[in-house]
Amino acid sequence: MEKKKMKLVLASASPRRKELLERLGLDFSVQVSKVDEKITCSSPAEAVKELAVQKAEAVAEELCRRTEEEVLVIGADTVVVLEEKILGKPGGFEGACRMLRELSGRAHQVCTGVALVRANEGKIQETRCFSETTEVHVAMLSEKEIQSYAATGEPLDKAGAYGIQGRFAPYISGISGDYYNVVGLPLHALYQELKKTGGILEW
Ligand SMILES: Cc1cn([C@H]2C[C@H](O)[C@@H](COP(=O)(O)OP(=O)(O)OP(=O)(O)O)O2)c(=O)[nH]c1=O
Repeated sequence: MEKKKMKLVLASASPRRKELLERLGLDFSVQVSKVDEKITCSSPAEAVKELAVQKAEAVAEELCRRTEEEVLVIGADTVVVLEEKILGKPGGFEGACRMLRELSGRAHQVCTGVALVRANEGKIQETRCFSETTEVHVAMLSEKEIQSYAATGEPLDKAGAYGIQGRFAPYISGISGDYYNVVGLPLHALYQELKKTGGILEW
């Protein structure tokens, strides 16, 4: 019997997430969700899962109305957690400097929630989600280092106002956990989840 193929869709505007998913060697398309993100959960791990589900379900609902094919939609959300306080995107130069001052010389967690939503025959059939946490240690930063990094513009679209994969790399003194989770997608955990989904991985 011929194996049924599922269409894989990444519900994300993040160029990093697209690059990371490409590393699994899968065919997929990208569709950005227009959802109004709302957090009702207080714990960071629950909040990121909630947001990931909102993004993936919004895209899945739209797609399954338009196509006969079975789809699997992946959504994700990343936050930085500093002593239980959630840091999202900084919203400007001053906000970025404030966040970087808070992160300087300390360890924090980066938490990414991932949702996998399967849909066909015009409706969502199954939603699964999980979260992954990585600990990141940031070296002591001088005010000059903070301001010149913030001025690169790199912090603006990133949770916690930094990108481990970019110009902030020299200030990372250590990490514990999945590096790719910090960039926006926990690749190993996602691969394990995809293996449980028939019709996606061919190997
Ligand atoms: C901490 C950290 C975050 N980030 C990024 C990952 C995410 O793209 C972003 C957090 O914002 P998110 O809201 O998780 O994602 P997004 O708005 O970029 O994309 P979408 O919601 O459409 O999927 O911060 C890095 O690229 N490097 C880092 O070191």
